Amino acid sequence: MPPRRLPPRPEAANARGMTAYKSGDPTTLNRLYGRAKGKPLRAGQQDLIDTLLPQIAVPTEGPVTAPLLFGDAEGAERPLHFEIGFGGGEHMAGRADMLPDHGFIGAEPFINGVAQALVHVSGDHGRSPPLANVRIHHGDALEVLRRIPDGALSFAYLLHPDPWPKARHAKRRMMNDGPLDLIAAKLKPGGEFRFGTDHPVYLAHALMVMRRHRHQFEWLAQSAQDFLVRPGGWPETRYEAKARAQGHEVWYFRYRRI
Ligand SMILES: C[S@@+](CC[C@H](N)C(=O)[O-])C[C@H]1O[C@@H](n2cnc3c(N)ncnc32)[C@H](O)[C@@H]1O
Repeated sequence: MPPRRLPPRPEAANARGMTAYKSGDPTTLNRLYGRAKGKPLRAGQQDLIDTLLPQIAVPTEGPVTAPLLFGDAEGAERPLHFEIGFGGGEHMAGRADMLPDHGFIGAEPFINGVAQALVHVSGDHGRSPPLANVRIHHGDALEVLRRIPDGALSFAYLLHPDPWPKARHAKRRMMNDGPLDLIAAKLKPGGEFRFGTDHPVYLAHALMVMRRHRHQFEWLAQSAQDFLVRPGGWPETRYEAKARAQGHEVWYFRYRRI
């Protein structure tokens, strides 16, 4: 019997087409990639997951608005911030501490990161007051982002997203057309999207993607210093610190929603 020929996988067909581009992005994938858990949680962290997380978790369904999350009166104008993949939550907690009248929503599927963020939210073991303006989703950021009303966000953050450096994994990168269209829809005009990376492959990819979204985002850089030096009001993340310790360059991008 002759060997059965299988139709080429779209990936293989693209590889033959001499381009790294493949259609699809995280909004089209029906699963999350990356680690969901790491080392066993310490007792104190598990305690925060059991007691604090249920109090500040984003509801699992329905619209995600400032009145529903923070109990604000309808019409109150609390600026909302959304962080995709907050890791250990250093940036989210730092920003929330700087801006106590603003509301912060962070999403992270890695339970150990959620536990670390809860330590910051609870006041870092009594070193500072607890943060009342943070809400957390343990899971996919895009699932929550879709439930935020259009034009409701003042800031969106994507800091050191998983690089997925191989071209065949490019569709797993958060910096892609689907997530960007979603971020653009949720930001109000004049709202800000901040992106940071230390990964050269991701940098080139991100610049290419952002060029396709010039109708939605204006790059706020005036000079090289603006993307080479961490801007004020941008707390360092764990990945950023790790990257710098390894001698990597880090690039910072601020885009204004048009
Ligand atoms: C390289 S880490 C960076 C973490 C943090 N932003 C920092 O700079 O330290 C990327 C993070 O994105 C998270 N992530 C991946 N896919 C995600 C998704 N769909 N929604 C939310 N977070 C996601 C991962 O779990 C991981 O913690």
